[in-house]
Amino acid sequence: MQLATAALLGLVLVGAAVLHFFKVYQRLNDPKAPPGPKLIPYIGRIHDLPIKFMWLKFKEWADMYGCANGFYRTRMLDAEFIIITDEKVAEDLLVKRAKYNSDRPNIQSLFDSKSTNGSMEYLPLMGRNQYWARQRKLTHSYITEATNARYGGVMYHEAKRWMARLIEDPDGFQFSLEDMASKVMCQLTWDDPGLSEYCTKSAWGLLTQMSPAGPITNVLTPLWHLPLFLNPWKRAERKRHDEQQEWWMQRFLETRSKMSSGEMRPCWTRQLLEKTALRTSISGDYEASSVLGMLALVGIFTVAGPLSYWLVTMVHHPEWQEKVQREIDEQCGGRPPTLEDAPRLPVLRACIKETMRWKPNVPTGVAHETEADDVYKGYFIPKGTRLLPLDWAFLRNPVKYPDPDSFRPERWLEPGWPTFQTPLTQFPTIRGMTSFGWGQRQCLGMSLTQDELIVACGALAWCFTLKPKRDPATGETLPVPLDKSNSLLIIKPDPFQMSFEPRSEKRRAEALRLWEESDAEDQRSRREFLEAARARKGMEGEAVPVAAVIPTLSTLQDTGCALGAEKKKEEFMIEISRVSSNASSLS
Ligand code: HEM
Repeated sequence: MQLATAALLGLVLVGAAVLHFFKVYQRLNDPKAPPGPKLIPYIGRIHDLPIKFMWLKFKEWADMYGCANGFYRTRMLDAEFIIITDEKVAEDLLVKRAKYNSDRPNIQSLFDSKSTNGSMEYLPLMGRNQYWARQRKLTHSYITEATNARYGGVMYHEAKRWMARLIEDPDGFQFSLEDMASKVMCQLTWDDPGLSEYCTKSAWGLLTQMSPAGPITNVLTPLWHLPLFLNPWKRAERKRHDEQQEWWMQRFLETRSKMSSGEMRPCWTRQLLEKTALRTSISGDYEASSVLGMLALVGIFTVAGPLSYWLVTMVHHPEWQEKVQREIDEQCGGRPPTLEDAPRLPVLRACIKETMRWKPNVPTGVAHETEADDVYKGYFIPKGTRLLPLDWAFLRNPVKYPDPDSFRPERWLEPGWPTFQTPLTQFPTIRGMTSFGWGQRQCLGMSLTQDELIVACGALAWCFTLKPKRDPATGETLPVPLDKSNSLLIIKPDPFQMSFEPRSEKRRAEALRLWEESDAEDQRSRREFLEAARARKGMEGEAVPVAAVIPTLSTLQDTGCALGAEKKKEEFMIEISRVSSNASSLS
């Protein structure tokens, strides 16, 4: 080929590419599309959306493009986003049009995150499918029953343990705080607070894996498709996933085994095996162990987040800390608050709610995905669009929340503020806050969160004055930063130091005594339960009937999980034989 011909061909190709780029640019930035930052072909806005503090950039765009409509559009690679910045729009799209706006987007770095192929593992991430429907129903009923039963006293017990740990090891507060939240969930799920450390680690693994700020494959999604030998992300995820599932299954089988000898106290897993198994549509042990394992996990960092921010807030606002302490001293007769006291503690509830507004721990919100084309306010929203209710924008709305960047609990307590509501025995409540999401996917843990925060924040205020810490070497006050956190989907403040000063020697001694008493009572009740079970067995040779949740054939055919349908099927076959032999040995 002559040089001139080659040059001409090159020029034509470059020209065609430029033309194509220009056409795509025009199509993407169609003036009839919802407003938003200009989109670049193939990458959208991935180049200037930071992974760290993503919600701040989303808010910046909200102020530029979202004011008129309460939403704007953007794009990351091939994923189309509507960022919702106004509560009314969230109500329209996510509640009134929930029927086709309640699916979830795929999370690339998890195998079958939506359970489209039947993995049935992560309820909050599932698409709007049969597994989601039945697991949501079951989870809702278990949490509601536990709430009505005041969690069997678990929260009081764990709050007392936490106070004692804070007295003995105040510098380990970040660990003991998360451990407290984890112990509550492990106790409710498997009646075993000793599982908390592993459970927290496991929750952290999943949280990291599912967050945009986690593995790079969540943002540069094509990398996920590299062959396994070139793909460290997929290999790491397979290991994490398999370990987590195995651990969930072990907990489940252990519970069943203890039940067979009558040695299992009440908990959600026993409840499922004992009662619900006979009338639930949960397909088998694999699904049962997953729904329970996920339930234990989801209540750890969600609750630990606001609790951590409570510490930060109280250190920065000693005037409100004093008000909370005074209220508790006046209303609770010298003891830490219980849930029965809650109606008489509006200042405590206002400070909790304002902490969650001021420092939300899911600031980006959780995306829904549309299942049908739609037109809203004259704009076309195609099927498959991700609808992101930007909680940071809702909670910084200056009309609803005047002086939005300041911590102002009085906005919940005094007439004249737009958010003031009566009766104060009931309001403020965190139930129904935008932070818990919308419509059919709204959070199932609102009451549990509210109750745990009342008990734990109340116990803290009863026992300690929270203060900044002084550097022992220089005597200088150590900073407690307000704006340093990670950027995962559920955030928490970066490590910091602070001081937990018992309010008096008497309070300190009383807190230790309360824990000793509660611990002794817990041990006594566990011992007596075991002794009674063993005596019953010795006397009667009794075997307690335990329902086996046996996977059905249709479930097996359903389980073409991305991990490999064959592997999954093999696991189920092993499980079936194990379950069948367990069941027959009991009958
Ligand atoms: C401050 C604490 C919490 C916050 C801010 C929070 C926030 C959220 C959000 C934003 C969603 C998604 C809602 C949507 O898609 O519209 C969600 C879903 C969910 N939450 Fe929470 N949550 C918290 C605590 C809890 C707790 C303690 C539990 C359980 C013990 C829990 C269980 C769930 C479940 C099961 C879902 C999935 C619902 C579904 O997909 O249908 N959450 N939560």
